[in-house]
Amino acid sequence: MERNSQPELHVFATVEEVLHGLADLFVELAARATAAQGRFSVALSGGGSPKKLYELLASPAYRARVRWEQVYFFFGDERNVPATDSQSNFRMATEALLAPLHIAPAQVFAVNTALPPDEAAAEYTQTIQDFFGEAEPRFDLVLLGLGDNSHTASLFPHTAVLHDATVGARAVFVPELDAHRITLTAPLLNLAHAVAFLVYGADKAAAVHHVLRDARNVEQFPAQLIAPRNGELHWFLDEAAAELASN
Ligand SMILES: O=C1O[C@H](COP(=O)(O)O)[C@@H](O)[C@H](O)[C@H]1O
Repeated sequence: MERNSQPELHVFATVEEVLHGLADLFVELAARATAAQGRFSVALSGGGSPKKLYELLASPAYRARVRWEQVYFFFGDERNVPATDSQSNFRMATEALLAPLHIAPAQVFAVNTALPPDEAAAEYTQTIQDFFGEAEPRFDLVLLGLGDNSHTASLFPHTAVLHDATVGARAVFVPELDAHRITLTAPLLNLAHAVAFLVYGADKAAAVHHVLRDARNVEQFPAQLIAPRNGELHWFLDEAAAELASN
């Protein structure tokens, strides 16, 4: 049963508890999707925070609880670097999750960063369309993080992609990084059956407050764009990150 996009806040005292809470949701959603349709599609987040989640999912405590051969992995965003680069979201996910679980290459859909960013984004849009075929491209789960500037995926403040109505992937130049990224657009992310943010640490408290409590201002707080049209919206937070969210 799907719920609407009213955010459901899951606040835990410790980061360990946050990770277990989200890993348990992953298990539940994977079981639901594989039972209903024989596969589970997930868009992974990047950066630093999700590494611990991926390591937990690959640990003995969780690896037997998911039918990994029925899980298909995509990336919510990617840095415009080679797949071997230490900044690559694909590399991080491979090292923490995909390689330890021996996920077959056919189950992993990475952004081809060997291409120029616009071409990589166009190709990734096509890859996603091909995976879903005639159906709407609705991921079963989108995992997201939150930057301390309120960006999510690579939807950065004051970038044109924030107003992109396309359902697909887009190349974006991020002035504050002086770099290109490839990101799924908000309309595509919002088609998901479930979206879950993973945010922890006191350095994220102000951003969490802005996104959840401030008046809508997506130019400044892009994560406010995330509101699944017909799906669940979860925020997994530790107390430090959630500290200002009740105000
Ligand atoms: O650059 C990125 O940042 C956000 C947040 O990352 P974190 O390390 O601060 O948790 C992440 O969600 C995104 O996927 C990533 O590419």
